Amino acid sequence: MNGKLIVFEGIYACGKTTQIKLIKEHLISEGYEVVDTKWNSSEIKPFTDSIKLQGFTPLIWFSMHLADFILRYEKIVKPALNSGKIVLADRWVYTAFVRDSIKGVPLDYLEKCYSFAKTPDLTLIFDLPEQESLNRRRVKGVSPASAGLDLGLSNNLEESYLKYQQLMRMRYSSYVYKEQTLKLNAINSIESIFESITGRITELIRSD
Ligand SMILES: Nc1ncnc2c1ncn2[C@@H]1O[C@H](COP(=O)(O)OP(=O)(O)O)[C@@H](O)[C@H]1O
Ligand SMILES: Cc1cn([C@H]2C[C@H](O)[C@@H](COP(=O)(O)OP(=O)(O)O)O2)c(=O)[nH]c1=O
Repeated sequence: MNGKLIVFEGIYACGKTTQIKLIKEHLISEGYEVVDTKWNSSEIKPFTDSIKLQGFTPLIWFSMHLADFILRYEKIVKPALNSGKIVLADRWVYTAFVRDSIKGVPLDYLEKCYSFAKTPDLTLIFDLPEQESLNRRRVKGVSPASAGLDLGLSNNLEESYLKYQQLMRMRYSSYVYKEQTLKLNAINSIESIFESITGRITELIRSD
């Protein structure tokens, strides 16, 4: 695989989608071939959505997301990397590590199950205070899943959301990543985050 895999990670509404769009446009304008892929977006998503509220256990959610990941890995990520393209991934294995481990699936088991996945060339970790995540998320609406309501942290949707984001944020920052990482303060402006990311990606591409 001679392409580059760049991963975007962080809690809800930390700005991944916004930056991926900008970075993709920028890289294409520079003449690179770019492919993007998003967590839980394969052809099984309509099925996952249809059973969302039927009380599935954490292990079942873990399996659905793993199946989604494998489908996108085989059909999108591997072919793109094999033909030398840059892949921008909106979430990678760390989303499963963070979310599913909070829900009780052991981290070493998660690491084994996802061990087939390529180690990214660069992982960008968007760090955002949970209150700001909630403020931004209110526009779209806080869903029971985004609030981690099944964890029983609070009966109040917004309070549960804040506690769940805080738990995820801590796991993102304490995880020991094998690859190069760039931690971004996601409270900064869209423009300044974009500049930091493009600077680092340029270094990565030119280092070859
Ligand atoms: N740096 C930023 N400052 C303020 N608002 C932002 C910033 N980045 C993104 N947003 C806004 O926050 C919301 C969530 O951003 P989005 O890129 O969809 O996050 P994610 O994909 O991580 O969930 C959107 O309304 C977006 O316009
Ligand atoms: C309802 C539920 C969803 N999920 C998963 C399904 C989705 O992949 C993910 C996010 O759900 P979703 O509500 O679709 O989030 P968003 O509003 O950000 O699109 O959570 C669980 O892991 N456990 C649950 O109990």
